[in-house]
Amino acid sequence: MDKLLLRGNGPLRGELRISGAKNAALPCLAATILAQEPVRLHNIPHLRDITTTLQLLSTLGARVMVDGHLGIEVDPRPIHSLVAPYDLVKTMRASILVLGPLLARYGAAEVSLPGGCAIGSRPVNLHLSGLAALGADIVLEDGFVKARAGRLRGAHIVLELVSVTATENILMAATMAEGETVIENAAREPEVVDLARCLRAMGAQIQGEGTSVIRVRGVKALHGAEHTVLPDRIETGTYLVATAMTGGEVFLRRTDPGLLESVLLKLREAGAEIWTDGDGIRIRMRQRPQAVDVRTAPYPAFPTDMQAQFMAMNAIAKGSGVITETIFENRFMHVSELQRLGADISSDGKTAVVRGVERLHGAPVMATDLRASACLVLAGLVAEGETLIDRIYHLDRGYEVIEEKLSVLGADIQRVRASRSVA
Ligand SMILES: CC(=O)N[C@H]1[C@@H](OP(=O)(O)OP(=O)(O)OC[C@H]2O[C@@H](n3ccc(=O)[nH]c3=O)[C@H](O)[C@@H]2O)O[C@H](CO)[C@@H](O)[C@@H]1O
Ligand SMILES: C=C(OP(=O)(O)O)C(=O)O
Repeated sequence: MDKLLLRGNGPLRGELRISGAKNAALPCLAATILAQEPVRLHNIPHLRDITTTLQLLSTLGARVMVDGHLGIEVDPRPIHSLVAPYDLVKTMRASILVLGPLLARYGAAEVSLPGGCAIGSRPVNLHLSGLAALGADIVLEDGFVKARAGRLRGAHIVLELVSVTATENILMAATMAEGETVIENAAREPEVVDLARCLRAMGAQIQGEGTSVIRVRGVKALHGAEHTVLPDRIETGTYLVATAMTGGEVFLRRTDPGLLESVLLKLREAGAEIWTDGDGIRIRMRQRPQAVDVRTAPYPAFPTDMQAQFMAMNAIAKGSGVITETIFENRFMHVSELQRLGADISSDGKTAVVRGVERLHGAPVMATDLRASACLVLAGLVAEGETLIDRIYHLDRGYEVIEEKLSVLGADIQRVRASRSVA
C-alpha cells in the first residue's frame, strides 16, 4: 500500500487550480443511465471513486469514453445488465446512486448494499422508502437491494432527515415518473443543484433545487446532453486550511467562493485574510491561527466534510476550540491519530475539545477515512520532523494528485510506493 511522507517545510505559497467536485461528478455519472443518447460530462476529477463508477457503468454495459483530460462521454444505450455487484459497490458508498436511475429507466435494479464505512453506519432506508413511495417494490436479499417497478408514479415525499444522496437518488428516479413528485426536506447542497442542472440539460423538468422543496414533473424520456461539473468546495476548503495552518499565501482558481461561505467565515475568524474574485480565492495568513468553534450541519451550514481539517487547524492554534459533529456518529477517528502527533484533544460523543499546542511532532499515522486522511496531511505539513501516513487509498478516493498540488505550493511531500522502502 502506498504511503505519504511529509516533512514540515514552512508556508505554502503560489497558485492552484481546483478540480471538479467528486460529490457532483458521481451523481451526474449515475444520471447518464437515464438518457437515451450519450451524455458528455466536463471537469470530471481524476479520482479512484470516479474510476470505480466508470467501471460500474461499464459492468452494466454502458460505453464509457474518456475524452481529453477532464471530459467523459457515457453512452448508456448498450446497457444490458441491471446488477451492481458487491466487488465494486463495497469500495464506494455512492454506487447506491445507480439504483434510482436503473429503476426509472429499466424498471428493475439489483444493487449490492454499500459496505459499512468508518464514519458511521450510513443506512440507505431513506433512499429505499423514497423509491418505494414512487411505486417500486423493494426487497433486501442476499446483501442486495432488489427493486422492481412498472413506470414509477410521482409522489409527495417528506424526507425524515436531510440526506444528500437520498435526495439525489429520488430526484433522478422522479425525472421519469408519471406526474409530479415533490421532495420535502430535500438536501440543499450545491452538488444536488449541480445534478439538477445536469438532469435539466437532459430534458428533465425540475424546480426548487437548492431549496428544501424540489418539484419534478416526470417526462417519458431524457436525451443526450453536455454538462460541466461544479468546482470541488471541499478540495478548495482543504487547501485554504493548509495555507492558513502554514502561514502562507495561496491563490486558488477555477473554484467558487459562493459554495463555501460558512468555511470562509470560520477561516476569517481564525485570522486569515481572504479575497474573493469571481472564480478565485486568495488567502493570506500572517499569524498563528486562532482556534475556532465548529458545528457541522447540512448546507449552507458548516460541512461535515471539512470538520477533520478544522480539527487539524485547531490543534496548532492559539486557544481552544470545540468541534461538534452532528451528521455522522463516528467521524472522530482522526482524533487518536492527531494525538499521536502531539495534539491535545479530548472527545466525548459528538464533541471534541481541541486545545492548540505550539508544535506537532511527526510520527507514523494511519488514515481511517477520506477527510481524516486530509487532516493528517495538513498536520504533517506543520509537524516537526517526518510524518508517514499509511492507508492513503482513502485520500485517492477524493483528492486529485494531492502530493503534486501541495509540492507546487512548496510542501515537502512524497508518495512512497508500496514496492519501495522509505529512505
Ligand atoms: C457521495 C456524497 O455525496 N457523499 C456526501 C454525502 O453522503 P451521504 O449522502 O451518504 O450522506 P447523507 O446526507 O445521506 O447523510 C446524512 C445523515 O443521514 C443519515 N441517513 C442517510 C441516508 C439514509 O437513508 N438514512 C440515514 O439515516 C446518515 O447516516 C447521516 O447521519 O453527504 C454527506 C453529508 O454532507 C457527505 O459527508 C458526503 O461526502
Ligand atoms: C464521506 C465522503 O464521501 P462518501 O460519501 O463517498 O464516502 C466525503 O467525500 O468526505
